[in-house]
Amino acid sequence: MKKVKLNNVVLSDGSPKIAVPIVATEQAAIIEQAKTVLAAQPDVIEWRIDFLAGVLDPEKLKTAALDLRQTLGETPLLTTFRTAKEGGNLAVDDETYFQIVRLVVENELTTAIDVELFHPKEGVMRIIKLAHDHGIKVIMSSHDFKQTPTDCEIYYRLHKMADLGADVAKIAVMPQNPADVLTLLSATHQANEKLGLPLITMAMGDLGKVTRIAGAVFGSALTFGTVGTASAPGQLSIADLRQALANLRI
Ligand SMILES: O=C1C[C@@](O)(C(=O)O)C[C@@H](O)[C@@H]1O
Repeated sequence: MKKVKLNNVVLSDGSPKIAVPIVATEQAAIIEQAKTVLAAQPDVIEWRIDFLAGVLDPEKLKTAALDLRQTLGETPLLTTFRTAKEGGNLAVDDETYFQIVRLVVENELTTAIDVELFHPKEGVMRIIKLAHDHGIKVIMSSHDFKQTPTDCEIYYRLHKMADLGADVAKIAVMPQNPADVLTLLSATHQANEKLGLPLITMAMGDLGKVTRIAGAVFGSALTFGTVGTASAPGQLSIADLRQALANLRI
């Protein structure tokens, strides 16, 4: 299993890591939220830039990013632009999506960058190379907010991310019944046995909460928890997550 380091945080070292999202819309509020989140000592902080008002203005994005990085110090930053069709806040075309992600990468504004799998392959490959040239880790992602794909399809997507050169492969699905939760966990287990890179997987909503707590048993290296506002349905507070992980001794 490849170990992936985000600053001093090692993914897949046997203990699950916790990431907390920042979803504020203005720079001042983002910094405030960052300070509150930092006090809870998560392993990773995710900045959901699709929530930033004026994110399409490069100067606005750069200024906020520099301010946030300074606030975070050594805490690893995962920067994510989640498009509307994957459950995010803003609908943009592929070109705009790549422009935003490129800006973050070229200016080295982050420790890791989220790259959605479902964009044109050429562009995805170019971004991955660019990120690696700048020493930035790539967490590739796929989100299904309506349903849970088959275990073959989940495995296929994770495999494709690995093939494209992702450092970490991530998938979030929406379960409709308990069998869907098992499907996500089973595909995670298979991928963890075979793919050799850290995985982040979860089923969303109330039904999926068990995967946010026990995902590590099946091979998920990181779980998303909240300090304040959630960025996806079913996220637990960081305090509840810590307690649950401690009870499971994972
Ligand atoms: O990819 C993910 C996972 C997530 O969707 C979740 O379900 O916890 C939350 C998002 O903020 C993050 O980018």
